[in-house]
Amino acid sequence: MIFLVGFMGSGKSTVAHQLSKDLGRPYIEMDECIENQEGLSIAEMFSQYGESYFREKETEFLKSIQEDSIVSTGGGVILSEENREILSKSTVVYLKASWHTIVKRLEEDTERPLWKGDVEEKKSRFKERLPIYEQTADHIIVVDEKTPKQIAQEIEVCLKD
Ligand SMILES: Nc1ncnc2c1ncn2[C@@H]1O[C@H](COP(=O)(O)OP(=O)(O)OP(=O)(O)O)[C@@H](O)[C@H]1O
Ligand SMILES: O=C(O)C1=C[C@@H](O)[C@@H](O)[C@H](O)C1
Ligand SMILES: [Mg+2]
Repeated sequence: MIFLVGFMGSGKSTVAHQLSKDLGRPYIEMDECIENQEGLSIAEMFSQYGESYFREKETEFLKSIQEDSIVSTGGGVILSEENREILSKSTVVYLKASWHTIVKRLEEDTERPLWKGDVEEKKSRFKERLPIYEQTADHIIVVDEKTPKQIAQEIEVCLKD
C-alpha cells in the first residue's frame, strides 16, 4: 500500500491518479469511498453528525482496506494516533505544499468543511499539521511549481530505494 498524505489541496487525488496510471496499480480515493458508503457528502457528515463522526468513519475505512493500492487519503487522516499506527505499516508519502500553493489552489473552493471562514484559523491548522505530516511520512516530496507527472516520477524514484 502507498498512502499519499498532505494538506487539503496538496494534490493527493491528482497525483494518485497519475501514479496509478504510471505504475498500473489501482488507486483509492478515501474521501469519496466514505461518502459513497455513508450516502452523504463530507460536508453533510460534518453538519449533521459532527467532525468526530467523520473521523470514526475514516478510521473504519482505513482498517477495511484490503487491496494493495495507492491511497489518496483525507487531509486529516494523520490526526489520530490509531490512524498513524495503521499508516506506519505501509509506505507513506507526504506531498508537501507551501501555504502559498494551497491558497492559490483552493481559492475557489466552497466544498471542504475545514476550508471555510477565517484565514488565520486555516493557516494555523496548516501550521499545526506540518510536523505531523513530516513525522508520519517515509518520504517527503515538495510539490510547489511541479507538474503532477514530475511529482509522480519523484515518488517512483523514492519507491525504488
Ligand atoms: N502539481 C499540480 N500543479 C498544479 N495544480 C495542481 C497540482 N496538483 C493538484 N493541482 C490542483 O489543485 C487542486 C487540488 O488538488 P487535489 O484535489 O488533487 O488535492 P487533494 O490533496 O486531493 O485535496 P483534498 O485533501 O481536499 O482532497 C485541484 O484543482 C488540482 O487540479
Ligand atoms: O484536512 C481535513 O481535515 C479534511 C480534508 C478532506 O480531504 C476531507 O477528508 C475532510 O474535508 C477533512
Ligand atoms: Mg483529494
